[in-house]
Amino acid sequence: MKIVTAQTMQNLDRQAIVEHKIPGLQLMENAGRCCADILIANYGTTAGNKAVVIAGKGNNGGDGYVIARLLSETGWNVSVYILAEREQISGDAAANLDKLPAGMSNFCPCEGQLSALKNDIFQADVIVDALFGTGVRNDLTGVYLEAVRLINASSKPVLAVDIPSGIHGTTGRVLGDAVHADTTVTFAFAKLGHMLYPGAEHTGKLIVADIGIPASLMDVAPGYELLTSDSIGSMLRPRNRTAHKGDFGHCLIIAGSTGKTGAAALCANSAVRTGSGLVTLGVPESLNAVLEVKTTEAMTVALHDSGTGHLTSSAFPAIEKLLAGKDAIAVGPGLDRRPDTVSLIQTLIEIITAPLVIDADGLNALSEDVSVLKRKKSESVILTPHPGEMSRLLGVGIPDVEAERIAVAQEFASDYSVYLILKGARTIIASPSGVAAINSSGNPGMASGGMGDILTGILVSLLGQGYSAWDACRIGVFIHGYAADMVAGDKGEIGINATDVQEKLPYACKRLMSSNR
Ligand SMILES: NC(=O)C1=CN([C@@H]2O[C@H](COP(=O)(O)OP(=O)(O)OC[C@H]3O[C@@H](n4cnc5c(N)ncnc54)[C@H](O)[C@@H]3O)[C@@H](O)[C@H]2O)[C@H](O)CC1
Ligand SMILES: [K+]
Repeated sequence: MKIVTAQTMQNLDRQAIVEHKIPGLQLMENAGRCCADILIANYGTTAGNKAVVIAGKGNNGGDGYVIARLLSETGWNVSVYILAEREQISGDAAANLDKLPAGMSNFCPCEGQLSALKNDIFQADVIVDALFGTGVRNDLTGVYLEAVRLINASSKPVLAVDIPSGIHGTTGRVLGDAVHADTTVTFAFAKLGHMLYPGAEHTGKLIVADIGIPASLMDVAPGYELLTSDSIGSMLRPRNRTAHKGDFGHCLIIAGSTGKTGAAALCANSAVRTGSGLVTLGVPESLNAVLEVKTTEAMTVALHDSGTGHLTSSAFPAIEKLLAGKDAIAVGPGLDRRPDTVSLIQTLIEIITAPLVIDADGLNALSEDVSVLKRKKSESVILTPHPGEMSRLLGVGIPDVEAERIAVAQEFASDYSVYLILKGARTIIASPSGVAAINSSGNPGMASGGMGDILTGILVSLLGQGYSAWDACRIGVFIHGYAADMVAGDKGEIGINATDVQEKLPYACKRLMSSNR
């Protein structure tokens, strides 16, 4: 599913009007009709249904006037409150405003003029938010803020036209305050602002309506892939009846240090649970016995650690030998941040040629010298930072990362020619070519230690099975969250752990593949 920025949508509207000679009035009529049809379907056409439409000064308000007219034509009791002066309304919006029956419209452009609206809202069956759409630019103030707070305080059902007012259509940021909608009807494409937090929390049920933008424009519109069960389910390969373990890759994981054997085990076991043919786990020799117990299907290799419990450059020769014959490598989970471990990791990143996943302390080692990535040999390198690790890689604050998640991920991925998975609510995946995808699975139950180690195991397993880095990123990120959603569906979101998710991985793959049969 493609999602677009607010700007792209405004460009599409303009192209439809200018290049394809579709009147803007027609697009607005179609948009308004889609919303009215949904309201009538939800609330019926029985006369007496009361709708309060709150309209802004632009075309989002214009949609609101179309909705008001169509509802009143089916017997609804409709009132319209316009937070602007009449002379501020122009174009298609004005044309639709002038079609409204006399007495339906109330102009209340200033703060303190909303008492009629306040009384009306409490009689309403539904509120239609047609205040701002893709044209909102900065924080709401004055009467707009007052109206948003009235809507949210009303606890009435709210249908947001295009975008909940106060949500930025591209960043999903709340601009001062924003409407909490039960349903949002958007047009042509879902917008990033509907998917990214906190916008996603204001959107409610999202309905994408066709308003007649030509397919030829829609097909070439720039956008981002939203990962969904349909798209991912079709990417998972069924197994041949004659399959054997050699068909599913041998991945090598370099991980673990004293006190962090769990990270190594979780990573190795989730690689097994994702379907690897063989998994080898290279760990400090003094921890090998522990890992032999924590893993069964994965093989372990004891690497020289001079009894310290963490890997240093003395383990390099053995690791170099281990690289031979491996289909994919993962470096990082629980490795430690000591300087001699950091230099080992940096050397490995420079010499590994197989597809490579760098996570956790692998990322911390890169933060010491990110130019190492410029000397990498592998053509398929996946980095999996959470916002904290990303901020250290970039040398900026976490708020700077979170403010522009997509741009940050895309820029780093293309600057260093890597695949970047920026984890968090709505994980972002960026490819070296600048393409980006947004994940739709996962839940707050994943906010606990070990979940990242599971993702690393999934990714290195998929790379080892021969999936391209781009496919491995999208499949891996989605099934990671999807498995966690399955666990949360059984157990709730409090107290679920990485082991639960790891054990659910086969079930997640099975359900995704069967839903795509
Ligand atoms: N043909 C089309 O373009 C169609 C558009 N549709 C609907 O139109 C809106 C986009 O309309 P637009 O006029 O560009 O902007 P808005 O109505 O979202 O905003 C109104 C207006 O408000 C001003 N403004 C922006 N930010 C603020 C602020 N913080 N405080 C006060 N005022 C602000 C600014 O001047 C804006 O122009 C789109 O969402 C659709 O709903 C049709 O649906 C399809 C055809
Ligand atoms: K709106």
